[in-house]
Amino acid sequence: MRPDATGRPTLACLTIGSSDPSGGAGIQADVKAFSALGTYATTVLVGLTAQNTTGVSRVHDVPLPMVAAQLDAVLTDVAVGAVKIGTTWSPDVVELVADRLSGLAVPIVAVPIVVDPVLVTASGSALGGGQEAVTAVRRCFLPLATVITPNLGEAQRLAGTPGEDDPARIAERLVDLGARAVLITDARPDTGGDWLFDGERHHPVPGRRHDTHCEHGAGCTHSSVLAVLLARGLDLPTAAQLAHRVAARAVETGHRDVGSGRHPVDVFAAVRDAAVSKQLAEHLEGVR
Ligand SMILES: Nc1ncnc2c1ncn2[C@@H]1O[C@H](COP(=O)(O)OP(=O)(O)O)[C@@H](O)[C@H]1O
Ligand SMILES: Cc1ncc(COP(=O)(O)O)c(N)n1
Repeated sequence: MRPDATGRPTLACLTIGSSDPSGGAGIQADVKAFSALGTYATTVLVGLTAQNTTGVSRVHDVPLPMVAAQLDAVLTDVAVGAVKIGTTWSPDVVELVADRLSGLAVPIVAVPIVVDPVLVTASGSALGGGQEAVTAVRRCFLPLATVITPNLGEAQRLAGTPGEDDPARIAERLVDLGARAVLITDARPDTGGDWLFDGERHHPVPGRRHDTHCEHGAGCTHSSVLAVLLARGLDLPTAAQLAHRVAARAVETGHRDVGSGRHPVDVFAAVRDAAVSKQLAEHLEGVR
C-alpha cells in the first residue's frame, strides 16, 4: 500500500447512505469528513434526496440490485478500515447492508461500523422512513454496529421511550435491545454535549452549544469522524470526545453564507483550527 503524507498506509473508509445535493449532509458530508482527516473515501449510495438547508422535498430509492452491486464492487476490491452507515430509510436496504457486512472476509469486530440512524434532519424533515424502517434498524443494525450515534430524538424513537429525557436510561434501553455501544449526540439540549454508554460504563462527553445555526451535516460529520478515529485504533471514549470536538468546531466555523436555513458545517475549517488539529495530532501520532 502507498503510504500517505504521514507515512501511514492509505486508510480507506466506506460510507453507505444517501445524497444531499446541497452538499452539507449525507454522503457529501461524509466524503468531506473522511477527506479532511486524510482518509480515502468510498461510497455506496442507497438513495437520493432533493433537499437544501431549509428541508427535504423528495426522496428516491436506488434500486436494491444496484445497492447490492455497489456493495460488492467496493467490498470485493477495497480493504475498508471502517464503515459508516447513514440514511437508509428502506427496510430492504437495511437488511441487505447488514447481510453484506456480516459476510465481510475480515472479521467484523476488526472493522468498526458506526451507524448514524438518521430519522430527522437538522432542518426538521423526517428522513428515516416509517416504523418498519425503525424496526429493521433495531433488528439488523443494533447488533452489527460497533456504536450507534442517534441524536436524542432518534434515540428515544429507537428505544421506544418517547417521554424519557435521561440519556443514560435511553442508552441502557438500547443496549438491552441489542446495541453494543450508544453515543447519543446533543444529548442535553440545554447545555450541549453528547453521552456515551459503552455497554458497561457511562461516559458523558461535555460540550458547549454554538449558536451559529450551522448544524446542517453536524451528525453526518460527527459519525464519519468517529469511524475514522476508531479505524485509527483510538478507544471509544477518546474517539467520542474528539469526534464531538471536531463536529462542534465545524458548527462554530460553519458556512453561514450558504443557504437560508440551517447552514452547513465546515469540517475543513474545523480540522484547520490550531487547537483541534493539535489535539488530533496528539492522539493520532504513532497509531495506525
Ligand atoms: N449547536 C451546536 N454547537 C456545538 N456542537 C453541536 C451543535 N449541534 C450539534 N453539535 C455536535 O455535533 C455532533 C452531531 O450532533 P447532532 O446535531 O445531534 O447530530 P444530528 O445531526 O444527527 O442531529 C455532536 O457531537 C453534537 O454535540
Ligand atoms: C441524505 C442525508 N443524510 C443525512 C442527513 C442528516 O443530516 P445531519 O447531519 O444534519 O443530521 C441529511 N440531511 N441528508
